Amino acid sequence: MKSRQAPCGTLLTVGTMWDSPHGREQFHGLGSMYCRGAAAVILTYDVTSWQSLKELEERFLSLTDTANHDCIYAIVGNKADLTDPRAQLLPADPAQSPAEVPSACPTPPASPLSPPPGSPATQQQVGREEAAALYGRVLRYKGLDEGGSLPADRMCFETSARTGYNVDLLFETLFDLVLPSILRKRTEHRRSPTVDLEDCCEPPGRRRGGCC
Ligand SMILES: Nc1nc2c(ncn2[C@@H]2O[C@H](COP(=O)(O)OP(=O)(O)OP(=O)(O)O)[C@@H](O)[C@H]2O)c(=O)[nH]1
Repeated sequence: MKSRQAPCGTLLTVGTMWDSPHGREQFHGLGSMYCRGAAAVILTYDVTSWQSLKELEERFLSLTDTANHDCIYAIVGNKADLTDPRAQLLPADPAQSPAEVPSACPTPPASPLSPPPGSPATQQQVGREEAAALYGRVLRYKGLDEGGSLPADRMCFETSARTGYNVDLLFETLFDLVLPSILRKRTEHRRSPTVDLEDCCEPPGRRRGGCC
């Protein structure tokens, strides 16, 4: 058994688990464990809920204390389809170019989504400026220099899990940003010597050396 090291990079979503108070408590204790060694943390709020942004900062930011010192942070406002017409369009199927679309079964034109049945009419409560301000506070909380960090306009996103709006952009951006550091750490890990714990933990009679 070789000594175990935390994975080089972990991409983690810290959500607000907003409408399930039981779930919130249940998962809260686990958060810092999942943040351990994280290379990137996605802090997610609901663009229609000011309270969700507030809770994100008050309840969830401290969970990132165990993240890597060079961890990057993205602030993500989800449910943008409820507030931004651009986020309401379902993406076209990239596998089918227009010429390949069978005429007998044309792709229906993308249409704005109606809110889910039973959901109240919503309006945007959290603007991009508030998200950018939170990003600045996250950097300060982490003791990071704002000038030397990735800028807010690059690290604040509005997404829709419902339509997929900006979801690829979010993950591709983070992947591009964390990949160099993951590769660097992997190289360092390969170069650094590992401790063979089996040697240390074998019963006394089977010990080969003076370890432990
Ligand atoms: N319109 C819309 N609804 C969404 C979106 N993402 C999640 N929802 C809805 O929000 C509700 C809660 O979603 P969950 O996946 O349980 O996420 P959660 O972290 O518990 O989210 P909240 O409780 O809303 O903070 C469900 O009814 C989802 O369908 C989105 O991007 N757009």
